[in-house]
Amino acid sequence: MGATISINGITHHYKAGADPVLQNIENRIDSGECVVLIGRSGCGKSTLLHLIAGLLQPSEGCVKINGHQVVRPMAKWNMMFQKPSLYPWMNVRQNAGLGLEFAGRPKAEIRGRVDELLTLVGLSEYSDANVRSLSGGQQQRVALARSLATNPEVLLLDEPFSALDAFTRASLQKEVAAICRDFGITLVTVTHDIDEAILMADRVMIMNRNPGRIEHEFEVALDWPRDTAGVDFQARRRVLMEQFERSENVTPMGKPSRDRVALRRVGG
Ligand SMILES: Nc1ncnc2c1ncn2[C@@H]1O[C@H](COP(=O)(O)OP(=O)(O)OP(=O)(O)O)[C@@H](O)[C@H]1O
Repeated sequence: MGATISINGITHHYKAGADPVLQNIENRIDSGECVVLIGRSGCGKSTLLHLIAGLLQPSEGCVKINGHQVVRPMAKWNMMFQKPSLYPWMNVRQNAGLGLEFAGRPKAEIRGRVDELLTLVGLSEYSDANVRSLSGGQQQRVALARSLATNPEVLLLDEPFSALDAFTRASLQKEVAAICRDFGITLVTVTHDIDEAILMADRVMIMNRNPGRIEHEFEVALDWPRDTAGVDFQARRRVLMEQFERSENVTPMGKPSRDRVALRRVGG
């Protein structure tokens, strides 16, 4: 089951008196929705993700998940980073079961759940391997299994695939989005990759900087699975690129605009 995220009037300064990194962000992400954040470097995407994860507290406003104010990180809302941060002295199974171990779950339960998840992420043959012997993509799959083990309601991904080769990246983008849809997990992903945004998102938020804000958003409205070479996919890609480029020339404003109608028209 997923969870609803409400972002209520968030403004954030890293230093008192400095210009805000994020200003007056207001949004709602529905349970089970997949949202992708894109925007130029430094517009505050990671900061917003850290605020949702409870790794940072906003200077003003608050984030609520299922109506509960986020004041610290929780296993129910799990964050994955570009580097999978695995423990090199542990094998795949031990790394994947770490969250359950911390939660004090019984050994037999951990073993069963980890076996299930390693199969889901395609690593069942590697359960006894040391994580140092795995490729970058396989290590990211271990991190994914570890994140899923605690049945998260929300998965927050900060450019998790950017260090991977194109082939591995493409399969993980599809698989993670499909897993989240199957389990109804709410997914928020930060990326610089326009194709990744259209491949994974129900809704894309385009952020702008100085101060960081959501400038524009649109619903992708494409069926699953998505084909990057398809005509509709390419049409949406063009619209997103245009919006992205246009957002650079926009002066700060209040409410983001939505582009569902325009996309529908382009897609026929
Ligand atoms: N810990 C910090 N202390 C002070 N300033 C910070 C800190 N972290 C980020 N910033 C500043 O906040 C702004 C937004 O940074 P953030 O990393 O959220 O942007 P981003 O959109 O994720 O960037 P990128 O796409 O390059 O990863 C930047 O100007 C950055 O320098």
